Amino acid sequence: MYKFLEKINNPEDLKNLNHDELDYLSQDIRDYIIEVVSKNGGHLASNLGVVELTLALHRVFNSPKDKIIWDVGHQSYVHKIITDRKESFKTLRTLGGISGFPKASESPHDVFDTGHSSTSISAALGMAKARDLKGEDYSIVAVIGDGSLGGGLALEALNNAANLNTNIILILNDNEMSISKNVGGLSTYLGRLRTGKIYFKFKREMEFIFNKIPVVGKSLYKAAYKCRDWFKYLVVKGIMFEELGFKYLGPIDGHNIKTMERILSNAKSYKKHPVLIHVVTKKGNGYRIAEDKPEKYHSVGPFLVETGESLTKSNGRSYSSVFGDKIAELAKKDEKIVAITAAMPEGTGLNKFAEEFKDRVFDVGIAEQHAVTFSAGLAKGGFKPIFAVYSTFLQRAYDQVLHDICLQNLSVIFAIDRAGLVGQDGETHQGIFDISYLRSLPNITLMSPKSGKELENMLEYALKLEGPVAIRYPRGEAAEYSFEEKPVNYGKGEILLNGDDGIIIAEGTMVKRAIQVCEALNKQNINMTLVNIRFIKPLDEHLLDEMASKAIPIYTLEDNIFEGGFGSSILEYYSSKEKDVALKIFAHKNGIITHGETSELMKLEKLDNDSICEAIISDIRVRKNGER
Ligand SMILES: Cc1ncc(C[n+]2csc(CCOP(=O)(O)OP(=O)(O)O)c2C)c(N)n1
Ligand SMILES: CC(=O)[C@@H](O)[C@H](O)COP(=O)(O)O
Ligand SMILES: [Mg+2]
Repeated sequence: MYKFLEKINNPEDLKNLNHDELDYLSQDIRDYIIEVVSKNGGHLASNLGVVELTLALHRVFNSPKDKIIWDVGHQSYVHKIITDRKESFKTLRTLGGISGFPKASESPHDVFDTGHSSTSISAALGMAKARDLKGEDYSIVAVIGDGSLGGGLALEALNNAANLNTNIILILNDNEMSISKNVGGLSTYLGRLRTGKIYFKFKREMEFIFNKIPVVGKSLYKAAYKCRDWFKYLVVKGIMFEELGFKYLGPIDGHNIKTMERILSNAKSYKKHPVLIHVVTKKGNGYRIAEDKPEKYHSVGPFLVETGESLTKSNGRSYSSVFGDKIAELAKKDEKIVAITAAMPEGTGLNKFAEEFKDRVFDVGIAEQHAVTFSAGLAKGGFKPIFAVYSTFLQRAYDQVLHDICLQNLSVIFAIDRAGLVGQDGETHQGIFDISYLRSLPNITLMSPKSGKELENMLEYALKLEGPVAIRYPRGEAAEYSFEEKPVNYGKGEILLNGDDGIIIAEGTMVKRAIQVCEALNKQNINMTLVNIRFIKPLDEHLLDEMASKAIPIYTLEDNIFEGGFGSSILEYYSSKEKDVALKIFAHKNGIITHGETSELMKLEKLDNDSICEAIISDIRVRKNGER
């Protein structure tokens, strides 16, 4: 079916094809990616945009001797397909299958693991210096998108590159998009380079100056104009990068393999300083539906190829949309509410707020550190900032949360989406650390809702509190319950079930699971008390004392890492009060959790209903038989 792709197993095979054949191969690769992603889900638009670029790179460079580093790595599918993983690509993002991101454990062609943005230039520079120090000779290429180039880490690396006296080849893949439209001054600058506006402004100014010179002015201008390519390429284009010590080449058409091969080969000749090649591509290229809506097809679940229609069945609203709708509603009543996103307006559900309150939402680009301190500034200025951010990306801004917000007790709300397991994105994206990294910070209040309704109540409540507040909630559909939801009270949990055989204390998303576990245990004549903790910090000490006084085993359930997590905080509390409790923590034991369906991963982690039930039954039986 894929006539040209059939001939390709590794990058060497590419070198036997002529440029017409490469065009057919590009089409095959696009069709194959669309086929697999439409079944498994994944990052579609970015990969369709880099087909020709990836082929050109692998024809000019000799991977794995030459190293290719993919920033974020969500666009590495073409690279995977042509580097020994054509067949296994069908298992993309499934449990035991290949990852959606580069993984050194998968192939020697994946030289640096990525997932979070803006790391590639630093990694490339470090690897280049290591190469130089060892006296080795090969090329190091980093491929970074225009969105990721604006990330602080990338800018720090660009700044450092000039001093290192080494060569890397930086491919700037400019498609004018982050997940949404790219934002910021750098993006505007790239736009001017793409359209030649800087050159034309320069040309107009030269014309004006020369025309002022009497007699010879016109002829001088004509002579200068004849040298326009010289002006264009050496003086004006990419001047910012040139001033930073890079040799700038481009902009070039990132869908023209021949042109790219020429420029890439040229770039190889620079040995002592870094080269930046500005490549212009189209996100979603070749699949009209993704070209028209690249933000929608950036990261997709299974879909129908003919129409692009999503095949994911959803019965209710996601936590992200509950959040987005609620803050849009609250913002109508309170003009001090402002929202911040670090390049994730769609994913976090902020679009609705953005449509209604254009001036009160700030997309700062992929800049989580800046987003946090920017929020601090807004709070200082009397506003009520809500920073909507994925759990995994807030890791970037740990010091800013502490130094700029918590120490100053500023009233900033962190709406922490994708807390807990996220599934198919795998180890770089699981949001399993936030309880551990946040609960130790001074002044912060940390909440975790059991349902969409409780998230709404918590948001409303958080706006009335002084000081930093974080609310963590998971990816996917918001839980709903038939029973009435009680109002939120500061530092107070709630008892949902009463039983005498044991106590489950659960946080957030684990409450629903705990209810199911209690129902299953009930069928075995084991009656549990169930507490929804609501506040991870401060803990409901009164309730915890009451639970300890029952002198029955306590089980804590959380979608977070064991170390320093929620269960750990309860242990700390009981230990500080010298209470002798029998406590077992159900949490992720493993900090590296692979990709797959969340339900499969929960099983692996022994946090699925059956595993929890079994563990509780055997624990209670052992204790009842006096074998404690
Ligand atoms: C630190 C961090 N923040 C946010 C993200 C989410 N994210 C993944 S890809 C992406 C957009 C990247 O844009 P660009 O680099 O231009 O690549 P493109 O998708 O356009 O190919 C974002 C915001 C991330 N991976 N890492
Ligand atoms: C690569 C990346 O970091 C994002 O594209 C992320 O995969 C999006 O995740 P969601 O699909 O959960 O919004
Ligand atoms: Mg981009």
